[in-house]
Parts: sequence; structure tokens; C-alpha cells
Amino acid sequence: MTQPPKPMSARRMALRLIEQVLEHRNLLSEATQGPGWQAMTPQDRATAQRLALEVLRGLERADRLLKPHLRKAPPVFVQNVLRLAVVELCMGGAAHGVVNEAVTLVGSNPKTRHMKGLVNAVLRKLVDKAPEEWAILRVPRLPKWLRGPLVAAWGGEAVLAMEAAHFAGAPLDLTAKGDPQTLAEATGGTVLPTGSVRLKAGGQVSALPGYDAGDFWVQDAAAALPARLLSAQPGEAVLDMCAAPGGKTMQLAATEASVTALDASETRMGRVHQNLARTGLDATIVVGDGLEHAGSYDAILLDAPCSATGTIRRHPDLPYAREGDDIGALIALQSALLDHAIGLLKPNGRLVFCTCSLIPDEGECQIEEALSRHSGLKTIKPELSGIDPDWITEEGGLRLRPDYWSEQGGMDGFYMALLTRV
Ligand SMILES: C[S@@+](CC[C@H](N)C(=O)[O-])C[C@H]1O[C@@H](n2cnc3c(N)ncnc32)[C@H](O)[C@@H]1O
Repeated sequence: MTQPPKPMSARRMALRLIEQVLEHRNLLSEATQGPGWQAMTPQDRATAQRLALEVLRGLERADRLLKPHLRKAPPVFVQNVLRLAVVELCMGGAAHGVVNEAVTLVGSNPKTRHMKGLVNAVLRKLVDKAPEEWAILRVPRLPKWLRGPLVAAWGGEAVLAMEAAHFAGAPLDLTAKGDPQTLAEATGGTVLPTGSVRLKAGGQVSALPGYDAGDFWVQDAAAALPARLLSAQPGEAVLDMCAAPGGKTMQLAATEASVTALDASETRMGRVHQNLARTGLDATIVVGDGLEHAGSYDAILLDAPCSATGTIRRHPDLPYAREGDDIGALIALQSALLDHAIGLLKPNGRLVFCTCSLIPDEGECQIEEALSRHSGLKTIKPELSGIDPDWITEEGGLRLRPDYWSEQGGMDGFYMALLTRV
């Protein structure tokens, strides 16, 4: 009988993930699929993911530290081994272990074995000074395809603040099924002004008290606001039009509204099933195209597919894996879904349109244009506890940015607007 292949080590997997993102333009969520990933222990998977995230967040700094020591760019695998080692050294990794691991990794690949000496020499030069130099290098910048439009929209200073928030990463936010204060006490978190529970340390979510009982779900504080803005009432007919993986469906279902959760992706809908089962919440699940959905609803949540540029704190792979060439098609889909959703509203019904994007074309502009396309459509001023009045936009929406709440650990970038048709 042939033995199954030995699971990959966490560092080797981290290198594979980094290469998938930088060379093959896959998102980490796409790269962490397949038998190799599944064969690893949960602990090794978590380590590999953490290392890959740290390297992608600090890539610019790692490259700046390495540049003076490399006369020409080494092969991709060697370059990524060096990047990983530099990031580990600068995050406080023990020098001896980090350098040995890097040399072993390069030595175990027949194509790069001859570069063991180079890797050893470069890292030995960096061991002492790199952590100090790392700390004074500039905050890594976004790639041009995204930086340009963001500077045009928000100004250079705001973009620098966003980049600092991206580099800082994100805490773990939970939405409580019941009372947030009780959940905060059970998990050692704090209740944020908007009602989410924030935990400083990450760690294994499924090991937190109340996970199996379905007392909470992971959801960024900003992502929790669209469903709060819709304020579904018990017994109302509510449509969650782009529902998967279901964070907002669970919020809506917890209000005892009668919720229909719709999504075009059958695979992603599997996550909605699992989430509802764990939390003991109820919704009617429909797999289908929102543009073809028929019905009549008191309230609709349209969390439209978008560039996801508001989530870079958690997904530093995104600016490298994407180049913005799909944004035009996303904008067209968002406005088509918005027009269709407006047609599914009962008279005086409510609709929340939202996207986790920092690009105004996917937010403010969508609402401005919808208001001019549909007579009788108007925005309702967002009234939510914990939001700053300065975040309310001219057309009556709510703009959230990663650099807001910086002392409390930030929030994802989001845009949302509450609409009604009179
Ligand atoms: C931003 S995600 C939704 C996140 C979700 N609301 C949550 O809070 O967990 C956007 C979703 O839109 C879905 N989608 C894309 N095109 C769609 C369409 N034409 N009709 C319905 N769903 C669509 C995608 O499959 C994806 O799950």
C-alpha cells in the first residue's frame, strides 16, 4: 500500500501561499484549498496563514531591507524564502532558527540548492540590524492600481492613514446573538460603541466560549452595521439578496423577521447553511441570481459583490492578487442588482445597499445615480449608536474607512445607505 504524502510544514506552505498570490494572482482564500492544505494539522494551517499574511503585509519593507544585499533578483522561491526569513527576524523570531530554516528550505530544492551559501550570507548580514531598520522604514504603500483612485477620492493624507491601518492588521470582532455585554464578559472582549464585541488577541475562534452553542459569529464591526441600519422587525418579510457566507443573514434572522437568504453561489451557500445550523437561526435559503428573483418585501439588504478593497487589513493578499480590471463589471452588476431590488420593495419598504469597498464608484456614486434614476426614491439619514456624524455623506449614506477608530483597532472600509421609495 502506498503511504499518503507527508503533510507540508507550515513554512513551506506559507511559501507556497505567497507564491500563489504574487506570481499566480490567486487570493489566499483560493490558494488555501486542495488536499495539501487539508492534510495539514489545524495548528500548522494557522501558522502558515499567519506567516503568509505577515509577509504580504510587510513585503515592501522586506524587499527594501534585502535590496542592498542582492546584486540581481534571485529565483522566485529563493526570494520568497528570504522575504519570509526577514519578516520572521523582524517580528522577533530567534535568529539562529530562522536562518537555519531558510538555508534548509533552499537546500531541499534541487533547483536552488546551490544558493544555500548566498541565503546564509545575506541573512547573517541582516540578523543584527534588520529589526531596527524595519521599524523606521515607511509604512508599506498600496500598489498603484488602487493607490491612484484612492488618493483621487480621499486625498494623500487619508490614504497614508489607511495604509497604516492595513499594516496594523485587524482585531477579532464578534457579533453576539444575544446580549453583547454577556458575550464580552465570557470571551474577555470589550463592547464597541456600535455593539460589536472586540477581542485583542486572535486565536482559535472555535475554542472561544459559546462557539458551539452558537452565541456569536465573527463579523467586522463595520460589516455589522448594514443589518443594524435596516432594522428588521419581527414578522417582516426580509430579503438578504447576496447572502453568503451569511454574517448579515444571521443578524437579520436574530430579529425574528421572516428572512429569505439568496445567493448565486451554491458553494458559498453551504456556509450559510452551516452558520445557521450552528447558531440555531432560521432563514429560507434560495440559490439563484438576484437579478431574476421575484417577490415582494418589507425590507431588503443588498450587500453587493464588489472590489472588497475595504477588507485589506484582513486580506493583504487582495491588492497583489487583483489589478482592478474587474471593477467596471462589478459596478454594472451592483447598479443592476440595486434597480432590481428597488422593484421588489413593498410600498414604503426599506432597502439597504452596501459594499465593503473604498471606491466611491461602488458606494456614494451608486446611490447618487440610483436617486436620479428612480423617482420617489430617497435616502433616510443613518441613525445608529456609536457612529460619528462626520461619517454621513452628502447623499445621505454612511462612509466607513479603515483609518477610523484607529486608537480602538480600526474597522473595515464600508459604504451603506438606507433607502425608501415613497
Ligand atoms: C459581499 S458578498 C456577501 C456577503 C454576505 N452578505 C455576508 O454578510 O456574509 C457578495 C455575494 O454576492 C453573491 N452574488 C454575486 N452575484 C450575484 C447575483 N447576481 N445574485 C445573487 N448573488 C450574487 C456572491 O456569491 C457573494 O456571496
